[in-house]
Amino acid sequence: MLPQASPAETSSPLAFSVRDAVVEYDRRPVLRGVSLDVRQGEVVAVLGANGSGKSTLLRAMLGLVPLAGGEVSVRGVPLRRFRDWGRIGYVPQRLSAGGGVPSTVREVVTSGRINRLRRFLPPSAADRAAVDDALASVGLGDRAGDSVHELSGGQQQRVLIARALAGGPDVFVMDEPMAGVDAANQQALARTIEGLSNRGATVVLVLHELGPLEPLIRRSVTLDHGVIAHDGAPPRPEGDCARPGHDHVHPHADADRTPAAVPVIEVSRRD
Ligand SMILES: Nc1ncnc2c1ncn2[C@@H]1O[C@H](COP(=O)(O)OP(=O)(O)OP(=O)(O)O)[C@@H](O)[C@H]1O
Repeated sequence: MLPQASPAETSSPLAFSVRDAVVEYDRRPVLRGVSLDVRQGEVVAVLGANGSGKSTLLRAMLGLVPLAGGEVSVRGVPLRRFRDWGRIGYVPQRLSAGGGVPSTVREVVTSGRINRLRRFLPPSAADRAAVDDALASVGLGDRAGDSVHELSGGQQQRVLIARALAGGPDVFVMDEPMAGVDAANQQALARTIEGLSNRGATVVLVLHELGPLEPLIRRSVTLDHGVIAHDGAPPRPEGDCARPGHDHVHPHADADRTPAAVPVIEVSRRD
């Protein structure tokens, strides 16, 4: 049975409000009038075919691409006036920070605390602890000193997730966080995201399939050529996954959701 939205979720304040958003690239509309409310504490999967506009929607929600029409508010504040970016953790699709400049895994993850670091001072013990926790939660505790450019694509993806975790935000916007990540680390990431959700975080994430996050996802939004084709309960598993007694590689809803091995990442509640 699909999990039902709790009453708290339906009445909690808005994390994002998107109204009739239009985004164009070279005058070609890519988002064509998208409206979407995401409440604090919700976990929302954004689904859709390649090129349907999923990344563009996330980027529009964060003001990373200009709107040709419509408006976006973050936590009730119009995007142009929103300043509280320390509360938002963004995981882009690919590592671009650093470019050709050699950066260690620890440096990239520490940059996620940019809003908390004391200016001109080295990271505090609390900063280092947050970075260590974030690295441990993505299984990269032993790679802290390595150059990010030596890592595989999936490992770089986990660095980006750790960077978002390290800042201790309470809203996460993740663009295909599972892409290129192997099955074991997908499971670990799913438990981390579940832990964030259990502590009240809002999570909006692009997925190609629900995979190990399936038990957590109550709502999915499917884009089709830049419009919302579905907003509601996620698609039910089909094919092999629908078979009774099928050989799942992901945890069921009734599985233990808080394995001791998953470090606790603090989600600040500042309401
Ligand atoms: N910076 C850009 N300049 C021009 N066109 C772009 C740009 N970014 C995206 N597009 C185009 O906009 C459309 C939507 O792209 P977007 O990346 O949002 O889709 P997506 O659903 O996230 O796709 P995917 O699943 O492949 O990541 C695509 O046709 C893409 O080629």
